[in-house]
Amino acid sequence: MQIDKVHGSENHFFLLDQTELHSKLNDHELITFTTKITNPQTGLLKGADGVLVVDEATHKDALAQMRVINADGSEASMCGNGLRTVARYLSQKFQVDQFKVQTLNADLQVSKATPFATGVPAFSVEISPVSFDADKLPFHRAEHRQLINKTWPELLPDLKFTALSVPNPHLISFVSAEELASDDLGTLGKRLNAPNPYFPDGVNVSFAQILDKNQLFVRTYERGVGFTNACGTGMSATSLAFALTHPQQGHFDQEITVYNPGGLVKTNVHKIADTYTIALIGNATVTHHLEISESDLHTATLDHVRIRETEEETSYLQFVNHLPKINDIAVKA
Ligand SMILES: N[C@H](CCC[C@H](N)C(=O)O)C(=O)O
Repeated sequence: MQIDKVHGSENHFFLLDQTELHSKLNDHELITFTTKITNPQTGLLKGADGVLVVDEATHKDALAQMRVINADGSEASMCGNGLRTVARYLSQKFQVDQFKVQTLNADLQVSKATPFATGVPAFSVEISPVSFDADKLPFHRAEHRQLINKTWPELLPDLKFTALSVPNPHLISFVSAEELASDDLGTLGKRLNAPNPYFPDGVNVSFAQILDKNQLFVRTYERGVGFTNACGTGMSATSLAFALTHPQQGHFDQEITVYNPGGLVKTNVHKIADTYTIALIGNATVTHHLEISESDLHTATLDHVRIRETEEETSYLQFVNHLPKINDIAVKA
């Protein structure tokens, strides 16, 4: 049985297509396998940020289903960087370039995009549904049903925050380069993903620096993982917050370039009546193919895995090395 190591903007995952198995892993086995293989000490290839699980779709208009298991074993409703890699996997498996993938809360449109560079295939994925409603995130703040560009002194007194779900939960602040590089993001991310009175289910926290018209740098502390090189839903949610709270600089229906420690993605935010949708376009890179027996999958035994590296990381790094140097935020290995 083959599983792949993949990434979107160096947000790394193992991709497991359960439809290829004689017997699927049950949820307990999936969580055990994920927490072991993604851990830099117990796992493979320096670990990863989670496992993407492909299953048969139960909705007729979807080609397949994607589930997202974070490195800590928690399940998320969506993963933007991961969905691009699953879209590529399914596109190659079924020889189709445009289709829908069923996720926990929605069947999302995906399509093959123009490669970002030679050897850097790219896909476009729909990020929705979007909600600003406190109940949907959820977040608790006495006087607020929605939080759009408001101070929240109990979190960080000098910043303004926007909270939205896409549909996983995101808390976003537009900050200076100094603030972006400070310890504040990690401290706040840890605090809101431990038991706290504000975000009972935890939250992905992003700090964004506005570089120019339709240009951002976004750094994210992810729920269930910690710092990652990029968070696709985080960059998408931040792009929408950008257009809403800084309309002179972030524009609807125009391509926004979002740099991150692992590279860059493009986003396009749309408002139709009172509904928002976001397109996330970025690389879908396969760095390794791993051969593991089905029984070893079920028991999370990693001692007999055969690993083959592809040429794609070399191509991706050549692409990233040509990007403008924006700051010294290090890429997480
Ligand atoms: N940690 C996220 C799931 C992964 C999202 C991220 N990797 C992305 O690319 O969107 C959560 O628990 O909501």
